Amino acid sequence: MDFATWEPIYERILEDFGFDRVGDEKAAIFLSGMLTQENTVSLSELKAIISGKYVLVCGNAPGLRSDLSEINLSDFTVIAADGAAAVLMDMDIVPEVICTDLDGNSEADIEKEILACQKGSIVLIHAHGDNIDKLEKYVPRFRRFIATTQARPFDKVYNFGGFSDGDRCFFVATELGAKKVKLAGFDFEDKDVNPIKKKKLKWAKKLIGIYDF
Ligand SMILES: Nc1ncnc2c1ncn2[C@@H]1O[C@H](COP(=O)(O)OP(=O)(O)OP(=O)(O)O)[C@@H](O)[C@H]1O
Ligand SMILES: Nc1nc2c(c(=O)[nH]1)N=C(CO)CN2
Ligand SMILES: [Mg+2]
Repeated sequence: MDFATWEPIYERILEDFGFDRVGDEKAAIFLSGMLTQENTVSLSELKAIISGKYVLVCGNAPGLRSDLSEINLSDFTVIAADGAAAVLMDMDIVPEVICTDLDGNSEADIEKEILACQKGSIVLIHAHGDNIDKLEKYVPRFRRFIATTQARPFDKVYNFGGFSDGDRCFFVATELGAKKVKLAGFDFEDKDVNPIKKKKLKWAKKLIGIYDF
């Protein structure tokens, strides 16, 4: 989604959560400053594993494992949303791509993302106004990554559209030309989540619904 289309949606999301755009912009600049020639994954490398492929986007709903048991993973490029990467790693599955803002459910989850990166996952690290501390602490431990923002993209900081980790995975797949996108581990109506997560899931449902899949 180009930024002109995304921007009014982004403004509505900021308003709904009471988040601050300036904070997001500062975080994006901070993350951009951590990119080097050695640690930057190119867009063409990411595109090569998504374009024209069947893509499975994994969210971290409680049903993820059960959904995966019914899917032949070798048919898909697997993209994991933050905490879902840890679930996959625990099943000895290294996702091809991970979208994370590094605020997964525990430090152990982040360690599993770092391990996945060492084993070849392309990690899209997302900067926003509430994760600068996490960026500072963990980004140096990722061998290679792609930087993303929800604000205006610049230089090598990309915005494919989407807000929370799960819907950003979906937008990455769609924007980079996946042949078809399937979801696993998504329960938008989950009652066992806190109010903020509930709101994020409401937006995720709406954002993913923009595309007909
Ligand atoms: N019922 C659900 N509970 C949690 N996550 C879900 C659910 N259904 C779908 N998801 C998707 O899984 C993604 C990863 O969830 P997880 O809770 O592991 O990470 P998170 O880092 O806390 O998420 P976020 O930072 O996006 O709020 C979410 O961004 C969401 O889009
Ligand atoms: N400013 C801000 N932006 C976000 C946040 C957050 O907590 N604050 N959480 C996200 C992932 O769910 C996505 N974007
Ligand atoms: Mg997260």
